[in-house]
Amino acid sequence: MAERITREDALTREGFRHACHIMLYGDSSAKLFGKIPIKHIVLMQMRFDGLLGFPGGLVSPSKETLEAGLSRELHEEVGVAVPVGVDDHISSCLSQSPSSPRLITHFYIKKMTEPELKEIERAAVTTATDHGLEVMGMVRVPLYFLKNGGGLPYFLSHSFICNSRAQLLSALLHCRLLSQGELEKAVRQAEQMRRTHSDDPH
Ligand SMILES: O=c1[nH]cnc2c1ncn2[C@@H]1O[C@H](COP(=O)(O)OP(=O)(O)O)[C@@H](O)[C@H]1O
Repeated sequence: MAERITREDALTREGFRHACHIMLYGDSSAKLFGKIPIKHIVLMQMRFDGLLGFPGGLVSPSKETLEAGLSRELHEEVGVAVPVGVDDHISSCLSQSPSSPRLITHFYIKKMTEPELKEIERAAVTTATDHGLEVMGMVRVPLYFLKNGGGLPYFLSHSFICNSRAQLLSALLHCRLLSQGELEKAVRQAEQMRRTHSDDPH
């Protein structure tokens, strides 16, 4: 578990790098197969390294505010301006990831309308400078449960960068997109799948 600190504390720490990432989400009226309500759109991305993560990147607080840096990174990755403010800040954590030492991860959440999110998805493949390079594509997180672990449990059994999986789980709870019980079920089923797949011959 990454250690949580305040945004103010984070900005006084010396010798740390700062990464800012954001979950863009909104409500949806769409139905999968015409019957299963999608309910919410939650955007993540497939990164260049094959890991899932949120849009965003490294920011230098000595040169720009965290939010201005995040907006700049977002513009490169999703191709449109998405204004981010201090009010969108949710958490700051000292990363415990061995591959990212001395890193503070700042996390933001922003609610948007379905047409705004669809516009971001379109721009991410048309105008975004990072498309096909640092970012292989935006993906929606399936929040429903299908037979045999389909939907959210399968999604959670993929590999995620740094603490982005924990960021996703806490954001789904924070925004009340899923209940604590549904999240625990998804995590449990994802864990079972990982164990099953690790037995598969390669
Ligand atoms: O979605 C995320 N949540 C939390 N940390 C992340 C996420 N994506 C990347 N990171 C971490 O943030 C740092 C910067 O990564 P990223 O590749 O996004 O930025 P960059 O394009 O500025 O290098 C890396 O150390 C990475 O481990």
